[in-house]
Order: sequence, then structure tokens, then C-alpha cells
Amino acid sequence: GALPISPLSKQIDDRVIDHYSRVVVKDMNKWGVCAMNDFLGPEKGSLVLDEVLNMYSAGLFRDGQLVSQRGGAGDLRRAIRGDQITWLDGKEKECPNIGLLISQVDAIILRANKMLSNGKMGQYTINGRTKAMVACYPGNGSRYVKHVDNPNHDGRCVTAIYYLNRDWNVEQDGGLLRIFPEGWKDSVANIEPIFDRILFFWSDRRNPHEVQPAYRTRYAITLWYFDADERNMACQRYQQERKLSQSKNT
Ligand SMILES: O=C(O)CCC(=O)Nc1cc2ccccc2cn1
Ligand SMILES: [Mn+2]
Repeated sequence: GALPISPLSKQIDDRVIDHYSRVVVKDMNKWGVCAMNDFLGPEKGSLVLDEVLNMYSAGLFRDGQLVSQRGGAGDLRRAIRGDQITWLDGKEKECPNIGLLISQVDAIILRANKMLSNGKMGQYTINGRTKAMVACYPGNGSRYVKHVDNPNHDGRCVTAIYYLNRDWNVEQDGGLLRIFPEGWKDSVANIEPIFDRILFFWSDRRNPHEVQPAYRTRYAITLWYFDADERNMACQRYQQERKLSQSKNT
């Protein structure tokens, strides 16, 4: 279900949020993609990384599932997406710094949603988000084949990814995120998953993307934000389909 976007928490400096929101709105409306470095700063970024490493060593991550059943067997699944994941709502007492990261991204999205350029982020009214998905590519060549996050109007409009990988060298370590933005003709966006970088992009068919094989453990935290109308429609469709399939089964 959709989690409410947490209101601005006291620790977050309002001017900082304002600055980031302006950059996000400008880049998203112009390019559909926005990357910003040094998002939390080295201290807070390290605290977030430590919490992720603690969860990983506690064995809380599971193999990412595939939408279609075809990838049942481990090998085929790993060939399609090799990530291991865990989901957080951001209020867990074991990871307060991940919670702070999430409320900072929420604050930026909330503010961006109210900004100029026809009063919203793109033409969306963002009113909620998924839980945070913490992902790890174990570095054995694990990858994620080219895909679209939201190909069928499930309500998700913005993907936000925070990267945690210190001293990442794409030539040796791989793990490049390559986005093929629809409006960019033949050029692509090559995003290195470097420590304390945050990335936003439209979740729909405008931004097919892939994670190239990673040869070192690669961590990231992803949030998906919902557009109110698209999400309501998707839930209604889902309810209809459930009723239909139940009536068929009876
Ligand atoms: O880590 C990155 O740079 C991006 C990785 C990525 O695209 N992950 C991802 C993970 C997903 C998990 C479930 C459903 C859809 C999903 C779509 N994308
Ligand atoms: Mn994706």
C-alpha cells in the first residue's frame, strides 16, 4: 500500500530542501532524469551505509523476485536480475539514518510537487510512496536487464535511487546504471553508482534502464513515488480484476 510522505522533520534545513527541489523540478521537466552528488554529506552518508551493511551481514536480504514466473530457476532469475533486496518503511529503530534519508527525499519530492512549472512536478500530484527497497548486487557479475519500472500505469511516477558505493570504479567494478531516455534520441545517461549520489527519473516507459554486470558488492536504496490519480485508477482496476477472477473461480 502507499505510505504517506512524512512531513518535514525538524533536522532538515529548509533552505537545503528548497535548493534541491528547484534542481529536481528543473532537471525532471527538462531531461526526465536528475542526478545530484553529496546529497547527505560524508558523515550522514556513512551512517546510512553502516546501517545497510549491518542489515546485509544480519542476512536480512532476499533474492529479488521476478514479475513473470518464467525466471523460476535460480540461474535464469539471476541472469535477469541478480539483486538481493529487503524492504523498509523507514521507521525501524535499527536504522534511524535510513529513516532520515527517506524523510529528506520525501521533503524534496513534497516541495517539488508544489513548485512552479504548472504548479506540480511534471503533470503529477504526488501523494505517497512505496517502502524503501534496499538492494545489493553481490558483485559476481550480477546485473539487471533492461526494463521499465512502471510499464503499465501502476501509479508509480518517480523513481528515486540513493547510492552507497565508496571509491566505485566503473571500469573495474562495472555496475553502471544506463538509462535510455525516450526523448534523448540516441544518447544515453550513464550513471555511476557512487557514494552519496541521489538519482531521480520518471518511472514509466520514458526511461528504460539496465544495471550492467557488477564485479564488486553494489548497494542502493530505491523509493518509488505515486501519482494520486494514476494510483487510484490502478487500485480500481486491480479491484475489478479481483472480482472478475473470483466470480470466474466460483
Ligand atoms: O540500482 C540501480 O541503479 C537501479 C536498479 C533497478 O532498476 N532496480 C529495480 C528493481 C525493481 C524491483 C522490483 C520491481 C521493479 C524493479 C525495477 N528496478
Ligand atoms: Mn528499475
